[in-house]
Amino acid sequence: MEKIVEIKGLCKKFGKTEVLHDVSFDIYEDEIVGFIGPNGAGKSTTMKCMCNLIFPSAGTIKICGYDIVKEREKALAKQSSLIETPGLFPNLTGKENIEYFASYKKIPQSKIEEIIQFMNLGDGLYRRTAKYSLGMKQRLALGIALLSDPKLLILDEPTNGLDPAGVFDLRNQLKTLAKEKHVSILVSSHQLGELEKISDRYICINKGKIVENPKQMKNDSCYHITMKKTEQVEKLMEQAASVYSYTYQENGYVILVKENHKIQDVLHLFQKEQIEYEDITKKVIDIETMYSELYEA
Ligand SMILES: Nc1ncnc2c1ncn2[C@@H]1O[C@H](COP(=O)(O)OP(=O)(O)OP(=O)(O)O)[C@@H](O)[C@H]1O
Repeated sequence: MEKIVEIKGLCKKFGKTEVLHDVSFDIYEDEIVGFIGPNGAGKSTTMKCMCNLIFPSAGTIKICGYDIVKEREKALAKQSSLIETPGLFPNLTGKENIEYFASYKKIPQSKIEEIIQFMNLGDGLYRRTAKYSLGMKQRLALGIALLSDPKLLILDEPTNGLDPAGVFDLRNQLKTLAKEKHVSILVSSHQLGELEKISDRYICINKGKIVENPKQMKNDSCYHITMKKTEQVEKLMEQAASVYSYTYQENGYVILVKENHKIQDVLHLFQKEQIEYEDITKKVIDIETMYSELYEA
């Protein structure tokens, strides 16, 4: 899978205060990644560094292989963002706003038509944006962000202030973008339930540091295997390279594997050692439990 974002050793100081310490993570093609952390954890600062709105104090950020500092233009051409309140012209209609930004970026008419369809603003397209609801503004801003066909979309708390219908719309749009248009998305939000619905995976940050936790992995890396608790099995798990952690609950082992699909390695080990199990099921990781464990909320 193509690496869309590669961040290594990112540090950011404001004056003498370092607010990001050695942040490193990757984002791959087609992924929706939820960016989680309490207030002041460093989410917006990381995102602003990724958009070159502020400069890293140390470390590197690559977007589609281009360094955001050394190859700024090329890196920025691959991404779009909604970081703060959408900057729209209130006296222009939605369509005029889109056309303005499109002419500025020399976007072909066919792309404009495609984006208008995607935004689905209905008659609102011909109304001044001063009259728009927040949800409509958000849709238009998303459309504008998509004009340049980005490979990466960075969204800082995009559901803030949206009513439930606006949240559903945005959710569907983001899923379509990732799965059909192959846009990778990094999205921060305090609405954990919503993040859980759209994210393939989470990156967690606290006090400017990435919190290493196996539950940041994709949802399909956690399994429950119904079987007897034995020393032999536990010894095997200790030695198995694919196993991150295991616990015994509800008549079986809850196993976290290091990469997706690596559970096969564990099952092969069982087969080799002639260890029997009754059943295996995938466990969905509950984001609220994960958050409480990570941040002791
Ligand atoms: N321009 C700035 N000057 C000084 N300190 C700043 C600046 N911007 C952010 N900070 C500090 O950096 C830290 C991280 O802030 P940041 O906004 O990145 O957190 P966040 O995770 O996005 O929080 P929230 O969820 O509240 O939006 C905080 O301690 C904040 O006070």
